Amino acid sequence: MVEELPSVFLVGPMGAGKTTIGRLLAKQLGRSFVDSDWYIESQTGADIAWIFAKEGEAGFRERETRAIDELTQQTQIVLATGGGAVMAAENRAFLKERGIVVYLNAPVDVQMARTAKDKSRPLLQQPNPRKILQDLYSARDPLYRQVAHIIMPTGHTYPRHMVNQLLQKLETFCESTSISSAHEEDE
Ligand SMILES: Nc1ncnc2c1ncn2[C@@H]1O[C@H](COP(=O)(O)OP(=O)(O)O)[C@@H](O)[C@H]1O
Ligand SMILES: O=C(O)C1=C[C@@H](OP(=O)(O)O)[C@@H](O)[C@H](O)C1
Ligand SMILES: [Mg+2]
Repeated sequence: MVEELPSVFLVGPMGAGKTTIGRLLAKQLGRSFVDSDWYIESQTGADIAWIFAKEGEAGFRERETRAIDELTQQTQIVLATGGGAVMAAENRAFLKERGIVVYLNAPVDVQMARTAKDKSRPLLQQPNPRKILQDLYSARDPLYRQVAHIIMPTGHTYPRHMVNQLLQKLETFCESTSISSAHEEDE
């Protein structure tokens, strides 16, 4: 049913729901789901917090670029990237040229609420995570837009509804670019 739909790559800020939506979308499409953070952790044998602590953000970004290069070469997957993956021009090129890039966009208040209790994001383990999220959003929003083929607000929509909306957007996008749509053979 989805043979000709290219890989789908999710980008966007921490808490936008890339990991959550990506997993559900992959299930709906009957595809493999890969999260670049999980992949980096499995390749390293350590979690993201450990990598930041021992190798600094620069060490993590090197690992991330290797992961994005490798994973974007896989066909027919759904990939959730980490929020900072778009910062490197190299990564943006890998994403934009090798699949359909979806920007999951969420307001900072929503990002805050969704990330507050989770200690696994080293960049937010600071006295003022809201300010960090705001600054990152200002710096990265233009980059997410630059790399995206599709933009989706995720603020107040349940994950399952999000996935249905996204499937429709993917179908429309594929039609407009003459790629076979996700549901074509079902109809
Ligand atoms: N559309 C949504 N509505 C409500 N909660 C969500 C939604 N998307 C994600 N979440 C929740 O927000 C948190 C962060 O989601 P996650 O998928 O890890 O985001 P990301 O990978 O973009 O950082 C998780 O607890 C998840 O259950
Ligand atoms: O925004 C960022 O720079 C980061 C986002 C995280 O992924 P999520 O966006 O999935 O939380 C993870 O890659 C790391 O903590 C750095
Ligand atoms: Mg994630």
